[in-house]
Amino acid sequence: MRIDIITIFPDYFAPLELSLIGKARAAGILDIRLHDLRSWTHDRHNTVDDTPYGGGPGMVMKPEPWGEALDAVIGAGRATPDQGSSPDTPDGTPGPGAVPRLVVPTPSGTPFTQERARRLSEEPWLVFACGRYEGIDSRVAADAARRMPVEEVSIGDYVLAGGESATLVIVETVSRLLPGVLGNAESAVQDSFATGAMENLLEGPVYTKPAHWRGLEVPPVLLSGDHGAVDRWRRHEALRKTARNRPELLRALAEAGMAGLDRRD
Ligand SMILES: Nc1cc(-c2ccc3ccn(Cc4ccccc4)c3c2)n[nH]1
Repeated sequence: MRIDIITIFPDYFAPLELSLIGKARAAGILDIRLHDLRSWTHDRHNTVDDTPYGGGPGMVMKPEPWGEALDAVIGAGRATPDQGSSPDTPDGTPGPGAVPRLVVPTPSGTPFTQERARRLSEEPWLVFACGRYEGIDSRVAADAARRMPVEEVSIGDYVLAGGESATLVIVETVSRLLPGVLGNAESAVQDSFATGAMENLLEGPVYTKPAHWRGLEVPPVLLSGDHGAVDRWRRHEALRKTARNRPELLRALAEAGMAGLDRRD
């Protein structure tokens, strides 16, 4: 997967050099490219913002730098002499003439969920537009939508100072679903909200050695070697956790018959 990130704070993405994502980049599983939006400004002050039409507080990001940046990045997705030819698609990276999905984090976007992460993880090429100030001139997304799919995404009902943190969250959530990013031991299948053994319930408690620590014991069932009993215990704990922390989720799962509440074991 290729990921392009356009931002006025490229250094914000230093964490993408680390850990699993850093390793995946080194292994060629992820091709993450950072672009400073100010590279597409032409005035002495590299201006990217201006006052909002209609008045109101704060500033809005100007459309021109974004338009030029997206033209340059998307156009560069195709085979061009100075960029080298884009690899073909057999390994899931964009081929010549490929068109990315543009992801625009915003408080007014549609909710980002694990299911949406799974869907995005199947895309060969994502471009993230990280806004700042009070947001990006709305014509930027409208113009981009003429030539590529555009998704406005909210990672939660709270207001960040810009799109960078949201982009880090989305990139991390999507990247860990890519084959080869997580080792076998950390399979993403058992995640909360992932379909699979926990049936979209929250994760229950987890334990590791030592069995006794500061007078606190590991639940004996986990040391029993009885895998059926362990599975039953884990499902019960997942149901308890979901009922306590996300009762609305449990009701929805029960109505959808997905919480396995009707199971007899
Ligand atoms: N889920 C989520 C996303 C964001 C987000 C994303 C991009 C931007 C760009 C500027 N801001 C600040 C801001 C925007 C609109 C109104 C007031 C402030 C952003 C916030 N906050 N919360």
